[in-house]
Amino acid sequence: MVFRDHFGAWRNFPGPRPTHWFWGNIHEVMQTSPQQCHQRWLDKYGRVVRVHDVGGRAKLVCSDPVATQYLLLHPDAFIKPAGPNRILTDALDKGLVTVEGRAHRRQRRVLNPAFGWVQIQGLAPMIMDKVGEMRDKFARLIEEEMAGTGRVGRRMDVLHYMSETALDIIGEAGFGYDFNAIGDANSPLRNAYTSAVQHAFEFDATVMLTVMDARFGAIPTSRVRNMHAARSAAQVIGREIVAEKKKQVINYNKGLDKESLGKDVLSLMIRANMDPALRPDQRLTDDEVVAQIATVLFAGHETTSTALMWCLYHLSLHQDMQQRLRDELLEVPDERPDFDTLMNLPYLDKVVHESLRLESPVPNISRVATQDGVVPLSAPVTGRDGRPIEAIRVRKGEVIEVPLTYMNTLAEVWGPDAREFNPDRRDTGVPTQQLPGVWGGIMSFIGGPRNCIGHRLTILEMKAVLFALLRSFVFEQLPDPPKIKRTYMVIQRAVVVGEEEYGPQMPLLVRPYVET
Ligand code: HEM
Repeated sequence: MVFRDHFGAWRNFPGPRPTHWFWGNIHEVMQTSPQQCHQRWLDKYGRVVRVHDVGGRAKLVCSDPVATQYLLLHPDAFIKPAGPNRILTDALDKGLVTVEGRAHRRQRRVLNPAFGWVQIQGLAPMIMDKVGEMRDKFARLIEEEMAGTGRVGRRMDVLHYMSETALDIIGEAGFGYDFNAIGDANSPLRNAYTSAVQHAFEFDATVMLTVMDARFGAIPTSRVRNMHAARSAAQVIGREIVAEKKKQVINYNKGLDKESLGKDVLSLMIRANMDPALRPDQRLTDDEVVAQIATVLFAGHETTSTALMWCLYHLSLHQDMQQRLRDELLEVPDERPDFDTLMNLPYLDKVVHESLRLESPVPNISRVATQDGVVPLSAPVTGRDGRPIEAIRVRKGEVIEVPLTYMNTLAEVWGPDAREFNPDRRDTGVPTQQLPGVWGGIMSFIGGPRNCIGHRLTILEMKAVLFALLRSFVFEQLPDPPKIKRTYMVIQRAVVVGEEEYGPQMPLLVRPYVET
């Protein structure tokens, strides 16, 4: 298997030599980050490059907008690679993130109505309450630190606090469940779910073998057994939540209780699933409904907290922009603005967009061809032999990776300063080309029928958190700023160089804002 593709597939596409006989170029990715590797490879070799995956298999990294759009618009011809999907299915079960084909279409149809703007708007009051709790917690912690010490603020790992906030919001928004992470509560669902995901990505011999070939996932190592046990524990709690919600929906539909029905995704989804207009074969089974709980937690928790972490990081590096944003937010007379007010603040919108563009929490996605075919390119790329390659010929089983962050930072689309944080950039005539992303012309939520269903919730959540925190606090670099390194495990987060053993973190100095 190791050299199966080495001399075959796509050999005329330019690209780097493998840096390891077994890990191929993934060795480099593990030592740095996908974002850095994509920049190195694609800046040097062009829009489409051939690299070596684990086991020596060739794969393409493709930043061509037309080719990418083609992949995203043909989700049956280009599906998620079986190995990583097997690992996720083992941890989360068969929810929207992991299913393919007809099952995906069926699930998406039932879930879609719960994620529209109208439904997200209904969650705004709950989100404002949660971000208010977080603001009060920040105030308490900072006051404690400053009391009698003469300190001006507190060193805070903003990733940790954004993670608590995002968990509480996704619990309430997703299934009306209060994790109370901000209140430091212990929750059995949180423990079971966290344990399932941690075991899923624990580094043992079988995890990389499973990435290569999904069949290795069947080996019952202790990682796999622990993951299954944690998943079962999460499912037991999930079934109780679903049973309770079902009761509420039935009572609501019978007109017995119009008050208790939640505005959360799960309640709306269960209602949509009971719609008499749906044929039996279009409905989700109870197990599929339960699977959406872990799915929404997985897809909507670390992604959003990571996005907020990067946003606060960039604002800490650009105090002028942070103050400009604060000035805009302080002009709002209400501590708890409504949805429309929040969504219509122009500089807040620019900052959120710019931050999601520059620091896509999910830096890349991959797709594998289910059949032979031809993927069009916006323009030919030059092959190793100097001849133009007009289109990508794919064979069943071949993998193409889409470098989302790289596409978000293409100079020809976003201007010469595309790799810098500049919230005003869209006032300067960019983007010059449309990328196939579902939101804001960026790739962070991808596009096509498998676009991120939670993108609207994310935008609202980010705006609400920034609103609450920036009106009260200043986020600065620490006096002796630690060196930040990007780290990757599905999501791109930050670690402090020399403190890698503590895992992802983003320490900043947070001090109270005093108007001068
Ligand atoms: C900054 C925040 C977020 C980012 C960057 C993000 C990014 C993404 C990306 C890139 C995908 C496509 C993955 C692939 O197909 O390979 C995706 C899918 C998905 N996301 Fe998000 N996401 C975010 C927040 C959320 C939230 C808050 C939720 C849920 C409430 C959510 C739920 C989902 C689901 C269910 C899918 C699968 C959709 C499908 O396949 O039909 N995401 N997300």
